Amino acid sequence: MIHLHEVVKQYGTGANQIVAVDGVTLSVKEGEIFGIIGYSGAGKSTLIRLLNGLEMPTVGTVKVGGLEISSTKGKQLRMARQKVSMIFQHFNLLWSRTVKENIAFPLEISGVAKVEREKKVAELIELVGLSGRENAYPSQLSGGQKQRVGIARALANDPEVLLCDEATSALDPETTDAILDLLTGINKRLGLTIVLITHEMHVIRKICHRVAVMEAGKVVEIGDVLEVFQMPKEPITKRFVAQLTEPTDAKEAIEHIGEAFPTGKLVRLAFVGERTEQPLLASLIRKFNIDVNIVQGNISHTQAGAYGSLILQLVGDDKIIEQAIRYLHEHDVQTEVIGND
Ligand SMILES: Nc1ncnc2c1ncn2[C@@H]1O[C@H](COP(=O)(O)OP(=O)(O)OP(=O)(O)O)[C@@H](O)[C@H]1O
Repeated sequence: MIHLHEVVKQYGTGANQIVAVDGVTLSVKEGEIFGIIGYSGAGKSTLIRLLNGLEMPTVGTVKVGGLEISSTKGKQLRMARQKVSMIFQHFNLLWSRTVKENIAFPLEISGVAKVEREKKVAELIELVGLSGRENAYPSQLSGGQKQRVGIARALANDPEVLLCDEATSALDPETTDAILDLLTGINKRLGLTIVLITHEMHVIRKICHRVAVMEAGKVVEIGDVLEVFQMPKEPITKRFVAQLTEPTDAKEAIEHIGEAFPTGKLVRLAFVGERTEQPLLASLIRKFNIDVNIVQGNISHTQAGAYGSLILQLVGDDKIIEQAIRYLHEHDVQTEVIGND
């Protein structure tokens, strides 16, 4: 559905030159929810704006649904933008228009007749869960309701791709989850391709099928969300994954247990899917003559299944600990020794 080939976006010239996107090649499949994560200044906004022609690449090509956006201009580009719509962090609603007038706006622009327009607006209001709020003004709505209006408006012209620019960053955690559930439902129901940018790993975990990690304009890591969670390769990806799998108190717990039990090995286990439900720990203790202390653990759910992370202290004979770690490997559990001797 979307193909970027060696895309560079440069702003300014000479000493003021900034390379915001630096040689990005990636594809997004039809019907996929694709997340782009990175810290502030990584180039995410620039990249997403290249997908609807709000920015044109300095070098490289951007293709969406067979059309080369990067060489399209004028009326053809305006038509293409109807197929690639966008929602924003601060909603960008028209404050003097009601909910239904905001949603009708893109339909008016594309010349849809009044009767048809009203029918479509009513369907969209139902779809995003705003029934009863049709005549409210944006100032009378909560943040979550405003974003629902933004989503309905973005869907008005039946787009093929929905771009989400930090769409939940201004919302509280509960409202964020409700909006992410709405986007997942729309993706399933309408088969819409969704590309979102975020700096929150929670958003990636909850709704994305695949993820690209951006740093200094480059995509440094890309893959299925579950795979990236299980085996992050780049240091920046490890930091993002740790946002979810290792709460801040885990570091303290590791230090504490390290002091209390200076022997043995601290091992981080990462396991996916059915493995999260197997009593592997019980069989580890039964099978090997070692002490096992649980330092920290959690299970997260992604679109592709469950992902578990567990930090253990294994105390006992070195050779037996090595055998125990091998046993975990044989049961498809990723292990990493993170502390002690
Ligand atoms: N129109 C512009 N003119 C000049 N520089 C720009 C412009 N837009 C972005 N940049 C620069 O390009 C780099 C990437 O910015 P971009 O906004 O794409 O990153 P980001 O990952 O989306 O960060 P944020 O979340 O803070 O928006 C930054 O150094 C930024 O200052």
